[in-house]
Amino acid sequence: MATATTTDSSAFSDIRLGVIGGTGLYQLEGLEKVGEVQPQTPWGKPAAPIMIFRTPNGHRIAFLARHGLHHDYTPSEVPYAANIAALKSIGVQLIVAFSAVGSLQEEIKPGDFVLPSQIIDRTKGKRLDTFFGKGIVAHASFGEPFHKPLRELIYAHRDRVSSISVHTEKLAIAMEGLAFSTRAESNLYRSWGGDVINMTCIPESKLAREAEIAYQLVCMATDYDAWRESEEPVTVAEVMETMKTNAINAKHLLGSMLPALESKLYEAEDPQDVEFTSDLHGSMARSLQQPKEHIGDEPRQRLAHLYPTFFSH
Ligand SMILES: CSC[C@H]1O[C@H](OP(=O)(O)O)[C@H](O)[C@@H]1O
Ligand SMILES: Nc1ncnc2[nH]cnc12
Repeated sequence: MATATTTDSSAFSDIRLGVIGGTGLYQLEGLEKVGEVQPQTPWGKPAAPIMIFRTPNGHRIAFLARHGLHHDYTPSEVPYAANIAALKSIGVQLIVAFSAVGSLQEEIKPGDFVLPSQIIDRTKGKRLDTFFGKGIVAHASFGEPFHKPLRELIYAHRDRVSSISVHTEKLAIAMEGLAFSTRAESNLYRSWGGDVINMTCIPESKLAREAEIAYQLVCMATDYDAWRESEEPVTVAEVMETMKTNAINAKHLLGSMLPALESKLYEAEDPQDVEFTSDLHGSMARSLQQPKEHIGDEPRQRLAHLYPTFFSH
């Protein structure tokens, strides 16, 4: 059962845009909060109540703190599947996900923002990274792990944070943690062409793809990880210090692109008619490996939570 609080009865209708905040970004400031909800999903409850905000244009958008409001979950423990399923269940079609990352390249300075286009997965199989299995098999297309039109839209609004550089089309390494990388690992990732490193973009991006949600990670560089011989390896104190200004820039970037995102997402009366995310609509039905008639009741009910019409025709 969902736990919901609201001061506005229409707070939960027509929410299409979702924002995920990571380390150092636990709320959205400057917008009017109209309610919150923490829906139960077949994968449990999300890490925190999803906060619903009304934009100046009158649309409702959702915000979720990935690790919980007080950073309660480690990157390995974050309930990623519940987070994504809960956002999907309230109507979210597109997610802008913020993440604090280490820089693996000299030209990406702490404070810079990075829009990756690719990921190398160095997580260690500890995390649930699919909604499928247990009687239902589907292989999502993940060659392009992020949503290119969304990435281009975000990049087009980089002028609002002109005091920093915004880098695009970069390679993110997703590591397991909890400890940061050794110098040798950091150098290995550099030799692979890695540009930034974090601990959360797998499985979050993969689950968003399975949920047919357009997803782009906005990385905020906080440190130079461990590869630079001239510097001490990264510490949490360094990350949190840089995040103070990064959080302000995140707010500016989001504020500047919000009207463009709203016009892409909210102009169509029927959410199913949103052109910007139409490449994803129905993509998992096409990724199904089995004939539908061989799928049992439990997986049907579980997946109906994500795709309400999947089994109805
Ligand atoms: C405290 S630094 C390591 C931590 O920061 C990043 O979190 P998030 O991606 O949620 O912003 C990184 O992925 C690690 O979880
Ligand atoms: N150096 C680093 N490694 C992994 N995740 C990070 N998040 C911020 N800095 C990081």
